[in-house]
Amino acid sequence: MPEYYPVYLNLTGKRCVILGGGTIAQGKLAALRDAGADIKLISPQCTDGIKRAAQRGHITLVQRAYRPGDLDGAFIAVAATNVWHVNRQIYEEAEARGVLLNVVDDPDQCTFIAPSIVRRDPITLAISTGGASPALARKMRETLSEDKVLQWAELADVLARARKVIKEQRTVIDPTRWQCVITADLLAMTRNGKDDEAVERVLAQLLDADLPEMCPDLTACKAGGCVKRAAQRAAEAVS
Ligand SMILES: C[C@@]1(CC(=O)O)C2=NC(=C\c3[nH]c(c(CCC(=O)O)c3CC(=O)O)Cc3[nH]c(c(CC(=O)O)c3CCC(=O)O)/C=C3\N/C(=C\2)[C@@H](CCC(=O)O)[C@]3(C)CC(=O)O)/[C@H]1CCC(=O)O
Ligand SMILES: NC(=O)c1ccc[n+]([C@@H]2O[C@H](COP(=O)([O-])OP(=O)(O)OC[C@H]3O[C@@H](n4cnc5c(N)ncnc54)[C@H](O)[C@@H]3O)[C@@H](O)[C@H]2O)c1
Repeated sequence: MPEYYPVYLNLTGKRCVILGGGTIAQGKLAALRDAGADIKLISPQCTDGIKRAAQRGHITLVQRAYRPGDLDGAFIAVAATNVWHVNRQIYEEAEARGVLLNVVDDPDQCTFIAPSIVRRDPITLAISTGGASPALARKMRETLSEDKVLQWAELADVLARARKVIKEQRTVIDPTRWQCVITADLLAMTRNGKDDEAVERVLAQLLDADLPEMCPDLTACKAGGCVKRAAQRAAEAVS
């Protein structure tokens, strides 16, 4: 099994060609559409869901079999036909053109494989078993979708706002300091609708190490021995 390199691709407006129109193609299409890809789907037959997407103008549908040359202009492609030798031809064209390709039933012919996805905007968790067991990837998605860890996503907006100010000021913050400010108390503030106050608090704590709740020196933290953060984690684990 290869050692995969996980990435988040920006597919906005990028040409994506899907070959095949069954339920598997429909699933891949949904994820690629969510990512804003410009989708062309080529298949003699297709599901009602795919036909509806075409009628609504969400994708370009070409109702015929794959022909060499169909990957012309593609940034990314999915081979989801149920015919092995057709998927093989698509693989060869993708290799020749340098197009990123997912062959749904053949990991060896994939330049990328699709992960199981948990979304709590703007956070995306992508889970892969490296192809060992897609069923296990789904199990972990279903488990993680209900996990408390996702609550931290509610802090993304506050932290992004504080980060913007820091970036504009061109101030350098020790990366470890960010970990000191992301606390359950801060989360409670945003939950109570006090986002502005939360941003102010983050900025104060990042910029002023003399505050009583802040460690004046991060050396111990870097060594992995910050007592305050260990206590915080323990409190979060029971809450
Ligand atoms: C994550 C997910 C995303 C998505 O599809 O977009 C995905 N498969 C999902 C589900 C799923 N797929 C299959 C089952 C039946 C149970 C089982 O086999 O385990 C289930 C479970 C179910 O449906 O509940 C059958 C299957 N899958 C592959 C093969 C071929 C082979 O392994 O050789 C076969 C046999 C086909 C046959 O019967 O011939 C191959 C791949 N499937 C992958 C992704 C890539 C590796 C991901 C990884 O583990 O890292 C990879 C390598 C390529 C790719 O397709 O990208 C999606 C989760 C949806 C969710 O989250 O609910
Ligand atoms: N990766 C996965 O998660 C996963 C899971 C289950 C199945 N699979 C595999 O994925 C493949 C597709 O599954 P499905 O359930 O969608 O199959 P399906 O039989 O419902 O659909 C196959 C589609 O391919 C189209 N097709 C056939 N020849 C074509 C050609 N020459 N050019 C373009 N399109 C062509 C058909 O018209 C049809 O729309 C199967 O081989 C299956 O074993 C993969």
